[in-house]
Formats: sequence, structure tokens, C-alpha cells
Amino acid sequence: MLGNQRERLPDVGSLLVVGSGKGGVGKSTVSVNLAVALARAGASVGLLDCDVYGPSVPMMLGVRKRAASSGFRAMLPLAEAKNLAPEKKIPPLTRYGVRVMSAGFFIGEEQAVAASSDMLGLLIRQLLYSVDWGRLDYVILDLPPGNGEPQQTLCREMALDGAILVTTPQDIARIDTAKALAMFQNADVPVLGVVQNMDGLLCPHCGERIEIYPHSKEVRTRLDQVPVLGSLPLDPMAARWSDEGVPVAISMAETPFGQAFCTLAREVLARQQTRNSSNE
Ligand SMILES: Nc1ncnc2c1ncn2[C@@H]1O[C@H](COP(=O)(O)OP(=O)(O)OP(=O)(O)O)[C@@H](O)[C@H]1O
Repeated sequence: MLGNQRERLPDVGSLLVVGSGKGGVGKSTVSVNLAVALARAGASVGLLDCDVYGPSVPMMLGVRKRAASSGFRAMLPLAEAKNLAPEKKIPPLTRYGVRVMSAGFFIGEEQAVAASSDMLGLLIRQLLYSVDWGRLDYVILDLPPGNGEPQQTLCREMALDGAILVTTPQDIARIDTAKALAMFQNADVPVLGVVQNMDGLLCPHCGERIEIYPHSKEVRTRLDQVPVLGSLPLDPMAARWSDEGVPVAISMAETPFGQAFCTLAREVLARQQTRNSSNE
């Protein structure tokens, strides 16, 4: 099925996904900070955390839900149809200028979700339609690791306007990222580029750069052809701010680490504008 036959979210300019085949490489860090940086650059932005089993966005944005709840039973009745009446839609939370929704707003942070994995695609698609996003330039989907669900359903049914891949320099991460790349390319989703995260550690004492993860020397032809949108070092302060619930695009805005997200946002805006004008 071609991209233009897939469904578009009403009133949303571009639907972007941030993904990687590999877990823990920084997808949520990139999603949250890209969303905040785009908002700071003047765009109207929504962010949907698509990780049902381990949502990280609530903590990264300082909206943690510690108490357990009735979980998805509380959410599913709301998410029964695509054409939900406006008054039935779920209002997103607004944090740092970004409209945010996460399964983590409905379930306690230590609560296990019993949804079977083949339900995840439907669940996320329903959530996407059930949120009262309003009119937005961008909605960013922070994907869970892997190439299963909800990725398959989203690639099949939604018109995704761009994918941003996140990897570390190691080959073990690049192998999985190459798989995610193949998944998006096979589904005709335009891949905007790759962010190389945890690319060296800057010593907080002397500033020396230490390579934590070895740079892969393997040729991965498809992945090597994808533009590099940015490179981020491992920075202990970034992890600390993230746990504090303040995105580094705000808390470290003046540092090279924070600035990297302004550059990433500018790259994404430019690439998306080029794509939009070539599609007109
Ligand atoms: N460049 C970095 N420097 C320091 N810490 C980082 C960096 N990037 C990510 N982290 C930290 O690493 C952890 C994992 O990052 P994150 O949750 O963004 O990865 P993920 O790919 O979304 O993980 P998952 O696969 O679980 O969804 C987080 O604690 C985050 O704060």
C-alpha cells in the first residue's frame, strides 16, 4: 500500500517517528528533546509515547504516575473509534510547550501491563486518534525497540511523514538499527536520518573524550547511506536532568549537548520542508 493511501491524522501537518531496533539507545531522549527543541523553534508539537510496556516519557517530562490504576481498562472505552466526538477525546498534558500523551499517564510506573503484544498496534493507533491534539505542525511518535508492534500497524495504516533513527556507534546497535531502517524503507516511510547517541564520553573533569562504545568498522551499506542528523556524547548530566524530568533542550540549552537538539530540530524542519515542497 502506498503512503498516500494510508490514514492521516486530521489537523496534523507531519507525523514523525523516532525509532531503532535496539533498546536503551536514546529514542525517548531524542524524541522528548527534539519535540521541545521544535516547540522552541516556533513549531506546534505533540509527542506520543508508544512504549506501553516501559514508557519513559512521563519521567523525562516530570509527570510521573506512581500509584497503580485499573490500567488500560480506564483507557480503552475512550479509544473505541477514530471519529470520537471532541468531548470524548483525551486532553493531552502540555509540558515545555509540547502536547504529550503516554500510556504511562494511565498506569502506575511500577505496574505491569498485561496487553498482549499483538494488541499494541491497535492500542497505539486508537490512542493516537483518541487524543485531542488540536491543530499541530508535528506529532512525534516515540517508538519502543524492535520491529514488531506497534511499528507494523503504524507503518501499514498511518501515513508516516518521516522516520528518525537512533543508534549508538557500536555494531551491535547498528545491526538492529539497520533492521529498523529496512522496515521503514520497505514500508515507503521516508527516513530523514540517523542520530548517533552515546558517541564518546566527555570527561567532566578534564574534558577528554573517551570512547565508551567502540565505533563499528563493519560496512552496513543501507545504514551508511542515511544522512547523520547529529551526534551526541554520553553526558552524565544529561542522564541526571532526564531523571529530574527536565529535558536537556531546556536544562542544558546553552551547552553543546543542549545545542545539538537545536541543530537536530533545524535539520528536521529543513528536511521536512524540502519533502513537503517536493510533494506539492
Ligand atoms: N547521550 C546521553 N548521555 C547520558 N545519558 C543518556 C544519553 N542518552 C540517553 N541517556 C540515558 O540513557 C537511558 C536510556 O535512554 P532512553 O530511555 O532515551 O533510551 P530508549 O532507546 O528510549 O530506551 P527504550 O528502548 O527502553 O525505550 C536514560 O536513562 C537516558 O537518560
